[in-house]
Amino acid sequence: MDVAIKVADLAKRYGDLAAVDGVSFEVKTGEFFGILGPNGAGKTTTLEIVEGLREPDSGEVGLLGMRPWPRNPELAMRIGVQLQSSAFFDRLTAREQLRTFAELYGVSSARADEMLEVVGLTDKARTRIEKLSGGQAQRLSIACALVHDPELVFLDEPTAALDPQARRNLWDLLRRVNSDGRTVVLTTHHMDEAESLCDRVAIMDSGRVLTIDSPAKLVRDLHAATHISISSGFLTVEQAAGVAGAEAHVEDDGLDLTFTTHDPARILTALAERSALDGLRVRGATLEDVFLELTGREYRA
Ligand SMILES: Nc1ncnc2c1ncn2[C@@H]1O[C@H](COP(=O)(O)OP(=O)(O)OP(=O)(O)O)[C@@H](O)[C@H]1O
Repeated sequence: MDVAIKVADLAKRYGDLAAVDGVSFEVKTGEFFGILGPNGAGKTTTLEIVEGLREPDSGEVGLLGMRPWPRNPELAMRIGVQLQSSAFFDRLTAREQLRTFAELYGVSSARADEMLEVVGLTDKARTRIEKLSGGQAQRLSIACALVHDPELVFLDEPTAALDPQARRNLWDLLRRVNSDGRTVVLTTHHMDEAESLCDRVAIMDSGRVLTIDSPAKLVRDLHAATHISISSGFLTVEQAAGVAGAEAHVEDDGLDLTFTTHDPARILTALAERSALDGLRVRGATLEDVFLELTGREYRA
């Protein structure tokens, strides 16, 4: 597979602060790649350097085989950068906004209207920007980033400040953007977003990349225990301990009886044999557990 982005040993300081501190990664063509980390981790600074909006102090960036800095007009036609909705032009409707972007790229207004349809905003075509909901404004900014049909698109916290339903809708849109064959690079501080969307994620903290892999592989490599809960009252703790055997840990908080185990299949089979599956919940490790393992501290977005 081709490499769309190659970043080697990138560094950027703001005074005493190493905002980006030796970051390296590669993004493959067609990949959905996430840069994940808490506030201040250095995600936006990294992304802006890769996009060619910011000059690094040191390190190398190859973007579609070219250098993004100093500004490279050839790249501008091939990449899409999602701007914050605050970067919209004042007092224009959604359609005018998108047609203006289209014109800047030398793209037809028919294509702009088609993009409005793709992001589900045709019925808001005549609505002024300031009247759009947060989710609608985010979708419009994605349409603006895609209007010239770039092969690679950058999204910085695309679902920030959206309610859960609007986030899910946007996820569906982003999956389509990627399955159309585009490379997508997104930053997020939402673990679930990275887990749900990304083929691979780079987990960043304090300007550094801690690890890079697919979310599933990162979680699997933890070899973390699985938590199996059933409603309290169906088994006593003694009976549960009998089911669990020596390997698992049992706890009853009056609401749930929870087994912590590395052998979930055996516990689930034993519970099924005793018809003790009421209120069953099974929780495996998540990327939050990966972060905890890597940094020794709880993840706080
Ligand atoms: N222009 C700037 N001048 C000084 N410090 C900056 C500047 N831009 C960012 N920083 C600092 O660099 C660090 C990394 O910021 P950055 O925005 O890249 O992080 P982030 O992971 O994107 O965080 P967030 O999710 O909050 O945007 C932060 O401590 C931030 O305060």
